[in-house]
Amino acid sequence: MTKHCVAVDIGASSGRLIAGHIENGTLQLQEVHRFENKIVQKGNHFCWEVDTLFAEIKKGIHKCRELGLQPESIGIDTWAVDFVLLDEDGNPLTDAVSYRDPRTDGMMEEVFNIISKERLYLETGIQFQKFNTIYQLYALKQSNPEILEKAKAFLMIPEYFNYLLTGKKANEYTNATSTQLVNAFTKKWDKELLGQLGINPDMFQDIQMPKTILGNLTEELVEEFGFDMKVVLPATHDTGSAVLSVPSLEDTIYISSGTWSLIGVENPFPICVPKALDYNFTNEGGMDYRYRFLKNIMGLWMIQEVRRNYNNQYSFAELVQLAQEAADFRSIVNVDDARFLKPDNMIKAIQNYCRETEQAVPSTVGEVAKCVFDSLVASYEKAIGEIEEIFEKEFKTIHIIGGGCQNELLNQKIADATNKTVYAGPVEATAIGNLVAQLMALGEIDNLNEARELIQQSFEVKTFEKIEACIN
Ligand SMILES: Nc1ncnc2c1ncn2[C@@H]1O[C@H](COP(=O)(O)OP(=O)(O)O)[C@@H](O)[C@H]1O
Ligand SMILES: C[C@H](O)[C@H](O)[C@@H](O)C(=O)COP(=O)(O)O
Ligand SMILES: [Mg+2]
Repeated sequence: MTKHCVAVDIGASSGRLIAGHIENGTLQLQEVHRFENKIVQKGNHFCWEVDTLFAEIKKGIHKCRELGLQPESIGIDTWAVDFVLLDEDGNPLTDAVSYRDPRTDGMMEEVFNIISKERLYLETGIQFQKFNTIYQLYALKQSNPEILEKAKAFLMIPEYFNYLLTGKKANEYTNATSTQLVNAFTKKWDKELLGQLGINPDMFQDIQMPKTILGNLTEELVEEFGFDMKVVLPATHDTGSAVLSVPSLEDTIYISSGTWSLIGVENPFPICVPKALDYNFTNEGGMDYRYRFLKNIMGLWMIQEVRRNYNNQYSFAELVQLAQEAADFRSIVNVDDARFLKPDNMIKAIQNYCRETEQAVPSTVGEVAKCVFDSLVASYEKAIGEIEEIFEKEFKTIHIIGGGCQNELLNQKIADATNKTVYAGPVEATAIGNLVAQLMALGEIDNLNEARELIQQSFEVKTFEKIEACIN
């Protein structure tokens, strides 16, 4: 009897529970529950509503039963870097502050006074994003040292949900690497670095690998749900799960396209050469100690915020259509400019940037949307050039996975700009990667190569080639 699993994938803009099982040689998916996720202001900070998110996870588990599903296991993945600290009684000491909160402003520079940027990169191989966990903890140490002194457990967001499900505390490897506190070579918490920063190393748990079975549900939850499940650690960093779903990684560049665009390649070892540092690439940990050599690009966050600024009156598909109709608008912005990380109004931030750079200022919805999409393409093209320079090779194909792969205008623009074959899909790549990790843990799939073959057989991808400009 084939085993059913349920993946919980929570990205910065939405969460979903997707059940999966293998039937007739393919992975069959069933969406069980979908919900919104967003950052909210709590006191002086931008935070995630983790209690609401956990309630949505439980609602989804209840829906499994209503659908007649009794999953053997559940696995949770979310965005990276953010965390909750627990006291000695296992109670949260902090809100789940978001990586977009300004509390880390200036912290990176303060940390460089303790350990140089070069040395930090050589030891961790992680890109310099001002919101990395290392800078969040350093900020907390400056503002509320008493909280850090009381903290007995550091749990990243998926691990906090795992703790609520099982009562067990564990840090998982792929997400731990995003903190910039794991040594890229020992693959363990860098206790010397933590000591230098004055952060208590004892609150970190031993790092567990994806495919680990963490435990079972608490008795209270078995009673509530009416059934038990194993809680499995997938690659709990959502991008770590997404990359597992790239059907074929031979000579391809992937773009995990959601709130963020994560563009990179899979590599068997970390690359910490000076050029990788200069171009700010990261070496986040992957399943089976693979490396995700990639960089963050601001991503579809920008169109999400544009949509919100227009009071959500346009669907994403309508924004794409309107961008298509604004074909003659040409201005572009540097999407990785810090002003776009959390502006009060994204439209105004884009317009101001165009004004400051003496470009036409977008005024219509279509012009704003086109400016976002064209600007993302420009950033992807630059990153691809940097990857090919570092690897000293040309990559022939690009795999776009995640919700953003539904943006066919963007897919075509990427193919036109890079002259590479673009494969788009699967949309729910993260949940699929989460599910195959569980199926491997349960012995339904032997290894990652087999998992990727299963994914290739199970999901359609759309192909986009450069359209040669017609010469009249
Ligand atoms: N029908 C669509 N057409 C074009 N783009 C879409 C469509 N549906 C979703 N998207 C894009 O996908 C993005 C969400 O991707 P997703 O992977 O779900 O994000 P996350 O995991 O970060 O919450 C949206 O911001 C939007 O830009
Ligand atoms: C802040 C991190 O860089 C971010 O979590 C990124 O790594 C990521 O995985 C984002 O996933 P989304 O699904 O929210 O785009
Ligand atoms: Mg996502």
